Formats: sequence, C-alpha cells, structure tokens
Amino acid sequence: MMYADIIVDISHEKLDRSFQYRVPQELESQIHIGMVVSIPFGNGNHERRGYVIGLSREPKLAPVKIKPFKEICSSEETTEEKLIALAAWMKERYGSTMAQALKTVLPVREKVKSKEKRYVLLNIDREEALALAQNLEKGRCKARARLLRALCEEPKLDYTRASKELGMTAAVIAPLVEQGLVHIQQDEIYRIPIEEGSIPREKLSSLTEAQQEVLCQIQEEWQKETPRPVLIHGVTGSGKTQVYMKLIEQVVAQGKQVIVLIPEISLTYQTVRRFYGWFGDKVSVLNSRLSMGERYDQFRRAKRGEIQIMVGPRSALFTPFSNLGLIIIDEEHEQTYKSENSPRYHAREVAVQRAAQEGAHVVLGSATPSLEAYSRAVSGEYLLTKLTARFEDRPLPEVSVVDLREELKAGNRSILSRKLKGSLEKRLRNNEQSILFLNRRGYAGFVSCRSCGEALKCPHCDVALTEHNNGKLVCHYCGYERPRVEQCPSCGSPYIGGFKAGTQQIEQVLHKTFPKARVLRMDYDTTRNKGSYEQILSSFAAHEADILVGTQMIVKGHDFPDVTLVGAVAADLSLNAADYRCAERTFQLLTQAVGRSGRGNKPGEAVIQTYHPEHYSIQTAATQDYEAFYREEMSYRLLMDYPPAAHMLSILAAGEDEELLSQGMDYLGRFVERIGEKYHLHVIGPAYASVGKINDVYHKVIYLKHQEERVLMDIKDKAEKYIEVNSGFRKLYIQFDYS
Ligand SMILES: Nc1ncnc2c1ncn2[C@@H]1O[C@H](COP(=O)(O)OP(=O)(O)OP(=O)(O)O)[C@@H](O)[C@H]1O
Ligand SMILES: [Zn+2]
Ligand SMILES: [Zn+2]
Repeated sequence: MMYADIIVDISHEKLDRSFQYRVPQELESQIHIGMVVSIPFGNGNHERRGYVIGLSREPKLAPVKIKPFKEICSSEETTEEKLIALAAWMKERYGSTMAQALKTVLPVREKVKSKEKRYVLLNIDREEALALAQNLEKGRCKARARLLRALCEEPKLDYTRASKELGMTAAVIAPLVEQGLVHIQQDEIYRIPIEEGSIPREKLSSLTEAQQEVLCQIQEEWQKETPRPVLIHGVTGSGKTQVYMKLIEQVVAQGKQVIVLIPEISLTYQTVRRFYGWFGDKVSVLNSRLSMGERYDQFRRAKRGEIQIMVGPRSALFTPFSNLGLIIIDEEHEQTYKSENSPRYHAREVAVQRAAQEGAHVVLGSATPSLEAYSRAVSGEYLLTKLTARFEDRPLPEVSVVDLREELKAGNRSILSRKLKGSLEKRLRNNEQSILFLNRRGYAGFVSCRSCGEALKCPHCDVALTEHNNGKLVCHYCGYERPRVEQCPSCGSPYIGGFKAGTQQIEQVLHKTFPKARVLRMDYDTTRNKGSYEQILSSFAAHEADILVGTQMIVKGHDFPDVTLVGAVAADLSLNAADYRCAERTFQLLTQAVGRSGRGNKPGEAVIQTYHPEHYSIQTAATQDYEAFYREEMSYRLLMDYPPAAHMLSILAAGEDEELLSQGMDYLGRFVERIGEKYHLHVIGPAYASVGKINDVYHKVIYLKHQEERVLMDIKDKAEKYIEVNSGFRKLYIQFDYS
C-alpha cells in the first residue's frame, strides 16, 4: 500500500499541516511528488484539491482510517508541481523539514504586513551618556538611566526591543529626544527606485572575438542531447556580462524565461539600470530588502508571464516561470549563494537540479571560481570556457606585495607601508582615485605575532585558533584548547596579540597623512541607514572623493574607471579566519580587489600589505594566476580531506541549556561514530561553533567527513531518525549542513 502526504493550500503560511491519504492502487505507478490530486476533506468530505508533498509505504494512522484520494487532476505538470518536487529534493538533500523546504521555494503570502523598523540612537558620546545615566539614577529616573546604559552597549537600539525588554514607554523616551540626547530613526523598506519607461533603451554591444568564441562553445554545448552546466572562467573586466546578455537575448527570443542570480551586494542602481536599459520592462529585479509581500507580487508577475527575466539574489532562483530556459549565476564563488537557514542549500546545486528537472541551461561565471565549480569543470562534469584577457586587451594591474615585517624592522609603525603611501601620493597628484580595503571577513579574534606574522593554529585542523573571553585559545573544528601565550611560539617575540586596526583608524591615518585628500568610508557602520550604500558608491563614481576606504564590500564587482590604485591594508586578516576555506577566500578577495584597478583607459596598480608574502594565496593573487592557486589549494584539501576533495556534513545544534546541549551532542557524536564505523567515517567534535554563544543560546557542531556523499546522506537520515525518537533532543534546534 502506498500513502501520500498532501497539503491542501499552498498559499497558506502553515505549510507543515499535511494529511495522509491512500494512493489508489491503479494510480501508484503514475503518482509523483508535486502533483495535484482531488481529496475528500473534512467532516463533510467536501472535495478539495491538494498537493502531494511526500510518498511512503508507512501509514501514520491505522490503515483503515486513511481515506484514499480520488484522482490526479493535472494532465500537464504545472509550475507549482515542479517547484514542490524541487522542495522535496531539497528536503532530502539538505535534511530540512518539508515545511521549511516549501517555504523556501514557494512564495507564501504573508498575513501581517511587514512593519517599518524603528530605532533609538544615541546623539552624545558614551562617556557623557554614562555620566548622565549616573545622575539620572541618583535623581530616581531609573528608566531613562536604563535606556542610556543600554544605548552605551548598543548605539542603535531596536525600538520594539527597547520598549518590550527594557520596559520603555514613549514617556521615557520623549524627554530624551527633546533634550537632543537621542533620536528616533525609521528604516523604511528599501526599494530600487526604477520607474517603468524612465530608462532609455540601449542596444547590446557587439562581442569581441574572444567573447564570441565563448558564446559559440556554449551554443555548441546546448545542441547536445544532455547539455552540461557551463562555467565561464573570465579574468576581471573581460566582459562576462556581455556574454550573459547575448545568451539572455537568445533564450528570451525563443519564448523562454531567464533567471539571473547576482550577489546582493552588486544589486546596485547601476546594475539594475543596465538590465532595464537592455531589456526594458521584460525585467524585474528582486532584492532581499523587498518585503515578502512585494516579493510575492513580483513572483506573480513572473507566473502571469508579464516578465521574462528575473534578476536577484539567491531567492530569485525560485521564480515561478513556466518555461524556464536559462539560469545564470554571476560571481558564482560568492558565499551569499549558500543559505544560512534550513534548508541550508547552495544556489549552484539547486540551480543545476531545477534546470535538469525543467530542461533549462545553467551558466556560471567568475574570475575566481569556487573550488567546487572548478573541480567539476576540470573533471568534465561542467563545460569550462575561458576569457583570458580584459576587454580591449587592457593590462591587468601591476601588483606589489609588501612585507609588513620588513616595515616594522625599518621602523615604520604606520598602517601605510612606504610603498602604499608613495602610490597614494602619486594618485592624488594625478587626480586619479584609490581604494583601500581591510578584509575583515570571517575575522574572529585570532592571535598572531607582529614580528613574524604567525597566527596560532590548531595542531589537528590547521585553522587559526580563536581567543575566548576566558583567555583560552580554542579550535572551532575539533574543540582543541590551549592557554593564552605570552610569547610567539615561532620566534619568541613578546609582541603577540589580536589585530586591532579598523576602517575608522585607516580613515584617520589618511586624514593625518594627506590632509587635503577627500576620503569616503564604507563599512557596516556607515551603510546601516537606508540608501547610504548607494550614496557612497555614486558619490565615489562621480569622483567626489579621492580615496574610498572600506571593508570587503567595496571591492566586489564595481566598475569605477578612474580607480588606478587598490591597496589591501592587511591581507592576512582573512587568511587567519577559523575556516578551512580561508586561503580560497583570501585569494578570491585579493584577486577581485586587484581587478577593480585600471579598468578604464589608464593602467592600474595594486599594493598588497601582508605578513605572509610567501603564502600561495597571496602570491597567486598577485600574479592573477588562478590555476596555480587551484593546484596548491586542491592539494591542501586532498591532504586534509576537506571539500571538494571529500564530502563534509556538519550537524549544528543550538540550545539555551548548555548542559543539555553538550549531553545531546555527545550522544549524537557517539551515535554517528557507531553507525559510521563500518564506513571508516571521520567524526570531528563536538566542539563549540565559531560563535559559541549568541543571545544566550549555545551552539555546538559535529563535522563528518567522507569520500562518498551517499555515505553522509545515509548517516544523515539515520541521525534524523535518532533525533526524532529521543526526547532529549526536543529542546535543541538541530540543522544539517552540507559542504
Ligand atoms: N564587447 C564589448 N563591447 C563594449 N564594451 C565592453 C565589451 N566587453 C566588455 N566591455 C566593457 O569592459 C568592462 C568590463 O566588462 P564587464 O564588467 O562585463 O566584465 P566582467 O568580466 O563582468 O568583470 P568582473 O568580473 O571584474 O566584474 C565594462 O566596462 C564593459 O562595458
Ligand atoms: Zn613570531
Ligand atoms: Zn582542531
């Protein structure tokens, strides 16, 4: 006997309410996940339509109590059915619940309108606020004092949190606003302001010979019986975008639809304008700042066939097009394509799956492909195409690597090396622009030596140790701990500690060193307000500043033709992240950063400041030699059994009760070790996750490594069942994560 789990209404929030029905014997061979069937529903057995979201041989009730459904309603597969099938695949692949998978894939209408967010912000500095709070406490204005103290901790305080958790009433806040000590700010939901028809149409430029060659290779692949996904590996500024546009034009001309994924950070007004310029109102653009309701509206337009091209971040992948022809993923290596919520899917994998289900093509592009994509391309699973030169053969920037240890020896203690300072001076003299960036990505309190540059690493996992509040140095993969050190274990120097400089300090140094230079800063602090990100970028593009200082967000995908110098202030920061991917991230970031220089008519230069000038990720980024990097990095992954050389499954658990969490994870660790024994499964941990405690919730993780994916899938299924039947896990929140 076969049973089907059926949901009645997919436009409803409560997708987890499914009902089991019996599959009539004669339909067993036809039924599959996603299909619409007609069911007797409720007390009156009214006929309703429902979607099949799961099939099994196990009844959830006594079999006599399970009603059969009547018939299969759809003769042709609808878009919803395909998406439900995709959700079912994601549930299996990533180990989420079906409800989580459905909510990711289907545009579920939201009941409550998303509210505007309000914040309370401090206008005075911290010391002043603390002094004031003390005074207010003496004067028995406790509530106001509490608010000020909270603001000292968190200068931008969520209004609802302030009122609920701290018990602030408007009467408490109002006098502080009146005195000008704090102010209230509303962050509206941001929408890229494009009015239809307001942008002049442009013709696509004709392709260069190299670009044309890539286009031909792709078309040839598409002629085949089973076309493979395509990876375009094109150096920065080679015109990958031009190739995408031609492909889009062709697919749209065949009456099919296209999804273009772009990292959120590149979804600027500039990009959007270009798309509208080329394709007019055939295009719609999503970004994650749209409310669920607005996203829903855009998806409905797609479903009704009002648009043919959807541009957006990860979630645009689920646009309900009925005749999907192509999915493009630009900057394929970007981390934001991986979801951090269950199902923790990767857009690349889901794109390949959706395209296979619907007979569409996939094109990935990057100047610095992920190891996953490139290894697939090398093995022939993907077609590899290349653009090896910049448009019009513009030269790639000349790169110098500066050894910061030598600077210290020469008595230079500034953040700016002599080389970088000289290069900046030259740019200011010639009225050209510069970008300085600090790659703080993944930065989490590592400890390194200022004399020799060595970071303290885990002897078992070869990733940087992280300093904890208790002074211990901890490995986030295996849990290894050691006490704080007073001296560098490599060179004996006492100058050992965390790296403290931030973008603000760089800005100050620039003001001191070049008082006349116009400096813009872009980091998390300066972009929190609505529209400020766009403002800074457009102001810099209009050459209203000479130097742009910021975090990695400034080096991604932007095209500023007047920039002829890019400086990486401390390239090691990302190299010391507690993550096996840190060399890859560093290489990508530096290569992309270097690629922002000299894109216009004037040749560019780049300066990389580092304590590890000999490290391969820095060397190969300096020579812009992706293949050399790939060889080195792949041999490291092979040696250490990290993906893509092996498969890795993380089991992440969170809970408020630390002891319960530890106990649960110990049990789970022993369980997977036991069932994994026959496969020689490699189990690491449990250890505290890289951020071990967030908002009083503790996080722990177990890593499983194996050569075969199917083994990890099997272990995951068994672990899921184990968790389900053991009540000790009820108070823990457990997620699976593949990489
Ligand atoms: N065929 C072409 N005709 C006219 N201009 C072109 C052509 N190809 C590239 N360009 C110009 O060269 C510059 C770089 O192109 P594009 O931004 O597409 O490169 P990219 O490969 O996407 O670069 P990155 O990976 O650095 O983002 C752009 O200013 C673009 O307008
Ligand atoms: Zn040292
Ligand atoms: Zn370790």
